[in-house]
Amino acid sequence: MAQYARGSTVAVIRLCNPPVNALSRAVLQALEDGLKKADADPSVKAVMICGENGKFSAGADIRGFSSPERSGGALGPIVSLIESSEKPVVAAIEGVALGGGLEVALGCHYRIAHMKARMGLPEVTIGLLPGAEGTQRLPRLIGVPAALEMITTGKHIPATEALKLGLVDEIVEENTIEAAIRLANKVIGQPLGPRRLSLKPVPKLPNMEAFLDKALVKVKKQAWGCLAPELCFQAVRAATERPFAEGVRRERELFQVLLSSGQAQALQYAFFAERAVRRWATPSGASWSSAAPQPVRKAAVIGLGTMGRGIVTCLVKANIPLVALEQDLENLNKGRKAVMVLLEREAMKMEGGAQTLDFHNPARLQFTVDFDQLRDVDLVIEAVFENMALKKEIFHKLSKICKPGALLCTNTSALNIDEIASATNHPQQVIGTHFFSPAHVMRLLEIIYGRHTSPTAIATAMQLAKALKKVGVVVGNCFGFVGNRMMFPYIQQAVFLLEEGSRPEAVDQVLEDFGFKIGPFRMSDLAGLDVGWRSRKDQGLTGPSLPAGTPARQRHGQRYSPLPDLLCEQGRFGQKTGRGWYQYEKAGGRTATPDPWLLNFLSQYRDTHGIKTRFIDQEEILERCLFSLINEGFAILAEGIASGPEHLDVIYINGYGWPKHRGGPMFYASTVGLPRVLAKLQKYSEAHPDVPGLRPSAFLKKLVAVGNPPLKEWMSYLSQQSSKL
Ligand SMILES: CCCCCCCCCCCCC/C=C/C(=O)SCCNC(=O)CCNC(=O)[C@H](O)C(C)(C)COP(=O)(O)OP(=O)(O)OC[C@H]1O[C@@H](n2cnc3c(N)ncnc32)[C@H](O)[C@@H]1OP(=O)(O)O
Repeated sequence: MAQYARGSTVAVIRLCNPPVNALSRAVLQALEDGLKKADADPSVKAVMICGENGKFSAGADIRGFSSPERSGGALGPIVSLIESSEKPVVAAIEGVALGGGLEVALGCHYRIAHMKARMGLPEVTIGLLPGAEGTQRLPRLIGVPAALEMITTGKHIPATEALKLGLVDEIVEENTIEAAIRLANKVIGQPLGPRRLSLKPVPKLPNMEAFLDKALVKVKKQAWGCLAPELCFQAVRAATERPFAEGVRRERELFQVLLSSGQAQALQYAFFAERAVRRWATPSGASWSSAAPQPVRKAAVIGLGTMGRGIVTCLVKANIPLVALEQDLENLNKGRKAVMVLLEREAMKMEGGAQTLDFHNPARLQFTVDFDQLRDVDLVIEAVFENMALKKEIFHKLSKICKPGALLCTNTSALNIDEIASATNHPQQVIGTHFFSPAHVMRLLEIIYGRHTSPTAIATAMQLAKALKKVGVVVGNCFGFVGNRMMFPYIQQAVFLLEEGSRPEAVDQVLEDFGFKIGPFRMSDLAGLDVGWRSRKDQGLTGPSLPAGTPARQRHGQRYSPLPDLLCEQGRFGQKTGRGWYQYEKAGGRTATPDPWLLNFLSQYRDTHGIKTRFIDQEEILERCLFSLINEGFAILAEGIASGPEHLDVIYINGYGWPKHRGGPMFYASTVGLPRVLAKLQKYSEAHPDVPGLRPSAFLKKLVAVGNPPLKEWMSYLSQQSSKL
């Protein structure tokens, strides 16, 4: 709701809907009532609108968009009501003014903001556009280029930038409310016409058409299949071409298109899923509500390879004092140089911002080869390469050297956390922290608890994720954890499709058209084919430990494709060697082009193994890759490795390039319909009975049998039925 209070001349309307004063139906009604009350009271000469608890408003209540009585519709007329008031209305912006919150402020005649406030129109990030006349008022206030940038990217801008753009009239360091009341008193009686944005023309550009055409190309390029940025653009273009009222009509039409699009629903689901995973729980009953994190005053990173360098960079950016350790001076110096390059780059990006990076001070970032320097750290992140024996040796050492309460994290993408923990005297303090490369860029942190990991350790790792500005997702211990375990069947299907007749570029194209930034073969080339090869050799699937006489295309009675191994045997490791599934301009090159050698190689391979080449259509490519990945997701949920489908979706969106506007793999499955996913898996499984990844999981079958319930109910069926699965 909103509280109304009357001072001697200025009426105060305070938006109240904790925690972020989202504009629910009740808030909007109270705002409208307050405005009408102020208008009717002759002793009120001006109005000030602010938000409770130091936050103006985070915009429309996002949950309202998916409720049967959608709440957004009433906001535009209220913004108009504010603007048409005959008494000056001042917005006092503290904390955030986002989306509908900023649109309310744009209806006000004056805007005053606190230094630390942030403003933005982030509707595009939840699949919408600023549908309360914001696409028409903002360009009139700050010009088309700046408005377009804010509306099509959704970025939040600090008050200082808002002042430069002319979005606010004044910024203050002290009490914003008092300053706003002073301003309101000062402007009483001044003409309001020039302050009404709907009456202003959109500032002209000498080359508006050319500017807009160029901007549209950029918007489309960045949108990557997402509808909202382009429709945001169209709404702003309408502001440049039509009078205000007609622009508003166009904005409403476009808003309706987005509101009813599946993309908006997917993006709003993703917004809440990211917040839901913060409330972690484990099958043993530990949870966020009862576990408290321990403070991390000093940390250490072991290993300064690619991952270690990125992790050091994240910790320095989070302002955590740090010891970086390597095994010898040569590697230490190499690592230190690379870390410094990364940190210099980060410092440049932050230049002019409020924060600076303090990385030349040895008290904050120390490089060493001496394990003894780790005695006083609160947390260690081991980031050496994926070798169990090496990791165990390091953890054994850590267990002796580190202080008793120190949290011992291992950065691994697949190895068994319990086995690593078995090398220490404190297995309750051992936890997996799976960073994604480049670690200082990627938002995901998969946090893996082992059999003995304490709730405090999980809470501390989650707190660390927050400090590093990452999305932490707590999952159980199994080979590949959640992300990579779901990735295995996806990659496997992609390779099987090549065996059967497809080409890398055809498979990649289908998945890139779906919305992945990069298809499976381009991704494998980027990551390096040798990584998987080493792992398969360690598992005895290929290489010298493979028993003589093992059939080339079978392992443990299941279908196996030796194609990736054969490529590695030819020295084709991907981008790093200039050849992989594609060819590149040089070793380390980035431009993938189809390689005639590979086509020839595939054709010979099929001849050797008696495989009849067939045409594989786009539907089959998409379904076999995605449904096998989703199928593994259902198995993961049934085993209790993740506590809900949101966890899997957040992992895929933030760590694996899954298109956010499709909401994550499990959300996508719910939109396709579980009966269809099941029927297709059954069909493909019958055609490929030796591929376990295509055999529908018991949990998926169960959900279809109980009538395809909505995603948020899935887990309830699991707890009732798990004994039967
Ligand atoms: C048929 C009818 C239609 C008619 C159509 C015709 C006309 C159409 C007119 C429609 C007009 C509508 C136009 C307006 C649209 C909007 O305003 S959309 C919303 C835009 N705002 C946002 O996207 C902001 C989202 N929030 C954030 O970015 C962050 O939450 C924050 C505000 C920056 C705060 O961050 P932080 O401090 O990290 O806290 P969080 O954990 O993220 O959030 C705290 C809790 O608050 C919940 N929450 C946040 N914002 C909203 C919101 N806008 N609505 C609902 N809930 C919100 C968040 O989920 C957290 O809660 P928990 O999940 O319970 O933890």
